Amino acid sequence: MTGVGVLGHGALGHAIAQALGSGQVPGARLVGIAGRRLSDDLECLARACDCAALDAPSALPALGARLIVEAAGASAVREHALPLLEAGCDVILMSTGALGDAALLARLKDAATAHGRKIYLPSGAIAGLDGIRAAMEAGVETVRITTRKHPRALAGSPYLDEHPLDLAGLAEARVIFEGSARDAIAGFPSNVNVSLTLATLVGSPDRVQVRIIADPHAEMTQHRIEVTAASGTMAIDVANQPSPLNPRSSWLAALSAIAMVRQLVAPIWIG
Ligand SMILES: NC(=O)C1=CN([C@@H]2O[C@H](COP(=O)(O)OP(=O)(O)OC[C@H]3O[C@@H](n4cnc5c(N)ncnc54)[C@H](OP(=O)(O)O)[C@@H]3O)[C@@H](O)[C@H]2O)C=CC1
Ligand SMILES: O=C([O-])CC(=O)C(=O)O
Repeated sequence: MTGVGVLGHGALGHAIAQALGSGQVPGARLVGIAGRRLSDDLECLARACDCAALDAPSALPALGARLIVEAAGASAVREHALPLLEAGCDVILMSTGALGDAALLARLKDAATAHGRKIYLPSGAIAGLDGIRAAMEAGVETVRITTRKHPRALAGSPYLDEHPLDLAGLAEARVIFEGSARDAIAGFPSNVNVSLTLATLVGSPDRVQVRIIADPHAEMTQHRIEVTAASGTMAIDVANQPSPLNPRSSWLAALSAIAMVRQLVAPIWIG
């Protein structure tokens, strides 16, 4: 039985903790959920999941966690991923935007190597990373992701402070950003982690081009990934139900973390 801890109890953390706490993944045992502070919401979730509620993840290893699922934000990755690796835990990271910081990524990889641990990046709200990984063996030339979300999922993004736009008044779909994954994650830190997952796979946030479309008619969040490679081309389209708790995040992202835990504890690896 692998002890698992969850960091974050928002939209993704809730769904991941509930799945693990209810025994949906045989072989994985949820030992605790950590937030920034204890709250009624966190304690209620932990009670429902029959595990500990914590105000920091540092106590998770002592509770028996060997695998931590981070679903808390880039600041949590910066603060907690390194000490958790050093404490002997493998980490699944959802807030992959943090990895746009090359120095942080290098420190995390060094710590994982030194302590014999692994850092896992789930496919999150997209698909097709297996195919892109295979294509990279012969060389990937271009990677582009187009993300289409309802304006309510994009409101409040830092990019809009400097490029004001009446999102609520949009009548038609509009391209609101085009640029590198590096610039995209700085401007939309809660919306395009997927572009940094792609960038981490292909080696640099400057190698992934991002286009963001605000679409008042979009009921689903859509991501289209286009790749040109020596081996051929790929076009991957995903249309996701937004999480009922947070319209910025796709439900599929939480499911990808649960599926990754299942894959890690299973005796067979597919894909
Ligand atoms: N890789 C992917 O494909 C995807 C990644 N994401 C990313 O996953 C993460 C989780 O998403 P989601 O659940 O929707 O976000 P939410 O905003 O719904 O929840 C975030 C949770 O993390 C907690 N938190 C924030 N900072 C810290 C910290 N430093 N230490 C501990 N807990 C912290 C928050 O607590 P509090 O209530 O105290 O603020 C809250 O409980 C986000 O970074 C999001 O951008 C989302 C979708 C797809
Ligand atoms: O959930 C999504 O569709 C994508 C997302 O928010 C992210 O990558 O940060």
